[in-house]
Amino acid sequence: MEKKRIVVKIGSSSLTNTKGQIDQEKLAEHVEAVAMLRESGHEVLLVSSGAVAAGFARLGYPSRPITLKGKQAAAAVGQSLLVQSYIEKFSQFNLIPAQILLTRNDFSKQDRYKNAYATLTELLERGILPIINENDTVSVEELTFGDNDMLSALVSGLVHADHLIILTDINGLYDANPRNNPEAKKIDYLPEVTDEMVAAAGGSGSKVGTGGMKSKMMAAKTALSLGVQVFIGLGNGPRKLINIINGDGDGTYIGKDGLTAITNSRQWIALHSEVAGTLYVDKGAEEALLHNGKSLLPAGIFDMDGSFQKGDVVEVVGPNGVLGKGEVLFSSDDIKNIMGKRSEELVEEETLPAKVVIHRNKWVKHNRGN
Ligand SMILES: Nc1ncnc2c1ncn2[C@@H]1O[C@H](COP(=O)(O)OP(=O)(O)O)[C@@H](O)[C@H]1O
Ligand SMILES: N[C@@H](CCC(=O)OP(=O)(O)O)C(=O)O
Repeated sequence: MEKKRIVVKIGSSSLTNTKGQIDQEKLAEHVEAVAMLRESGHEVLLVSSGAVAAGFARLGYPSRPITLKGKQAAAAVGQSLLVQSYIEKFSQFNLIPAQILLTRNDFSKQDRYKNAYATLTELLERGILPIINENDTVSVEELTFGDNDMLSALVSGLVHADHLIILTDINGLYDANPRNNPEAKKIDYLPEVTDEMVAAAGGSGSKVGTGGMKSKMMAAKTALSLGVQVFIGLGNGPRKLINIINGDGDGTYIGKDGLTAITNSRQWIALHSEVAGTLYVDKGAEEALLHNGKSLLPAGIFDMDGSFQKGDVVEVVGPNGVLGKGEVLFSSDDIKNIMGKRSEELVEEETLPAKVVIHRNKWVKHNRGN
C-alpha cells in the first residue's frame, strides 16, 4: 500500500449539537476512523472546527454568538474542551495529538510560514497527530482565513498532502441546496472547480456551521490549484476514511489524478505574500514569462512603481494586463538603474553580480499555482 499524507477537516456540525455541546459519540467515531487511517500506514493531519460551537453554552449564550468578542470568548473555552476530548479518545488508540492554532500572519510572514511547515513535518515524522484550528481568540475579522474550509486547503498545500477530506453534515455537493430543494441531485465527481460552481453553491444549513458548501467549493478550488485532490462528504463507522481514500466514499470527489504539487515558495508567493510594487514589462518579457518558462531579465522592464527590497514580492504587468507575481532579486533602487538594459551592457558596466530580476522558480502566473 502506498503511504499517503491526508488532511481531514471536520466541521462544527459534525462535532457538536445545537445546544452548544460536543457530541461525544460523533467525536469518538471520527477519532476511531482517523486511528484506522493511521493504522493502515497513512499520515494524518486533522483540521477541527467546533471551538465556538462547543464553548458558547458554557458562557451563557443561548446560541452561537455573532459578536467578535463573543465568538472569541466562546472559542477560548470550547477549544480546550475539544482538545481535552480528542486527547482522551485518541489515547485509547495510543495516538498523541498536538494542538496547533494558526493565524493569517503565520501564513503571510514568510519566516513563520516556513516555520509552520518545519514544525508540522517534525510532528508527522515523530508520529504525532496534529490537530489544527484557527487561533480564533486572537484573530481579528480582517485577518482571518475566512473559515476552516480554507484553512484546511492552505494546510493541505503547505504539507503537500495527497488528499483533503472535508467531512460535513451532507453527503457532498448537490446541484442545488438539498435543504431547500428536494429535487436536488448529488454530484459524485468533478474534474475541476470553476468560479461559476463556487458562486452556485449555497450557504450553511446549520446553526453552528459557517460558510456552507460555497466555502467548501472555494477551498476545493484552492486545494486543487496546490496539487491536492479533494473529497467533500460524510460517512459512517470506523472505516469511513479508509473507504473515502479507496474511492468508496459517500460524497463528491474533486480533481483529476496526478495533480502537480506546487513548491512552498510558489504557494507563498501565489496565496500569502503582500505585493510591494509593480514592474511593467514588454511583449518579449511577457512571452518569456508566460510561454517559455524563462526568468525575468532587466532588458524587458520599462517602468516600475513602488519602493521595495530584495526578496519582496512584486506584481508584473505586461502589455495586456497582469501577468503574475514573483520575488525580486533586486531592490527598487537597483532596478531603476538596470531596467531596460541588456545583460551584456550590465556585465560591461559591472553594475550587477547577477542578471536575473525574478527567477523562474520564484514566479507564479496570474490565476495559476505554477
Ligand atoms: N449545493 C449544495 N450542496 C450541498 N449542500 C449545500 C449546498 N448548498 C448549501 N449547502 C449546505 O451546506 C451545508 C454544509 O456546510 P456547513 O453548514 O458550513 O457545515 P460544516 O460545519 O461542516 O462546515 C449543508 O448542510 C447544506 O445545507
Ligand atoms: N475556528 C472556528 C470554526 C469556523 C468554521 O469554519 O466552522 P465550520 O464551518 O464548521 O468548519 C471554530 O473552531 O469554531
